[in-house]
Amino acid sequence: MPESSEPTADLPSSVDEVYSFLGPSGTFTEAALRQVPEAAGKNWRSVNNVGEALADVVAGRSVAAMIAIENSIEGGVSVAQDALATVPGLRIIGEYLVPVNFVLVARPGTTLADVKTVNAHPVAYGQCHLWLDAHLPEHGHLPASSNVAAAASLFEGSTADAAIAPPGIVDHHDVVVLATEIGDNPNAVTRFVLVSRDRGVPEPTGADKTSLIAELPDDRPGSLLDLLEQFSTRGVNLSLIESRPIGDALGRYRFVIDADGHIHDERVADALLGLRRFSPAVIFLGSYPRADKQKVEFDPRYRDAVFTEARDWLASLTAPEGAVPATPAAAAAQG
Ligand SMILES: O=C(O)C(=O)C[C@]1(C(=O)O)C=C[C@@H](O)C=C1
Repeated sequence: MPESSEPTADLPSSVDEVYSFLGPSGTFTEAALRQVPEAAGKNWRSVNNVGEALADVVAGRSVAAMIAIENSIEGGVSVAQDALATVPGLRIIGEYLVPVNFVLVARPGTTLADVKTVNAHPVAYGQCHLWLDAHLPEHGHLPASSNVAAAASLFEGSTADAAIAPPGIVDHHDVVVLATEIGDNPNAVTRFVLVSRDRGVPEPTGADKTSLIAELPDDRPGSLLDLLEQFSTRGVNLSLIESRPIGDALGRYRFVIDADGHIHDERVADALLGLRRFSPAVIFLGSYPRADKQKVEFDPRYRDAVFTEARDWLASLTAPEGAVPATPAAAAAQG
């Protein structure tokens, strides 16, 4: 954490000064927040779960919250996806990647043979199955609110014998490290998003992403294909599409979508219009720069000018005779 940033329970006078994150200090979520230049030197509010972080934003206790949204092994963080689908008024304003790997820690004096129960955040636990199955095949799992909280609880009366934690945990707690690199994949990455109530979108950079949640109109063959066509017919690539249960009945799903491009790109805006006409519920979660800064590639047939010329052409078809054509396409249409 930057020297000037302090996790705090006391609210300072200006909400613009407060950023909420899953704590306590030392979590990967805190490492993600450290990548936000605007958060440096501000007050960082350590919270216990994603719901609390987003409630801070909604209630105006903080200007933004950092939440984990996807892990390269575990997939989408369902609690975060569901919260974004149901809490109104939230916007994603930034994306951040953090490489994650884990150690198994315990109270001093503990050996691997003593470990019967492992305390771990569910998403971290899900990334360590191979090691746990091989080395602690009979262990039980005690869920924790975060990886650092899992380690801290060992000294707060937890019934667990060990905890899965980030390697940096040794700087925060007097633990012994029983095993290192226990994650299923040494290249695992967690994707985080910064969420605010700000309705303005960050300016397009050419390397942007647009996040959406949409429901299908009815349960009939081809409905999902219709949804996908809204994007494919405008040359918009999807980097993520995941289904989550709506929760009101078996078999009812909403789709969490990340599309390449920005709402200010004509092809993305047009896809959104198509989606809106087709879907009974569309949530626009924001357009923001991609963490990997990879420029969005698309077929030139879908560049902005093609859409604006088509619109001008349409307008020109019924424009009064002698009206000045707005574009070459409109002029051509007038003959
Ligand atoms: O930020 C942390 O350290 C956490 O404990 C949370 C969290 C998550 O919510 O996904 C973050 C990254 C890891 O992939 C596992 C757990």
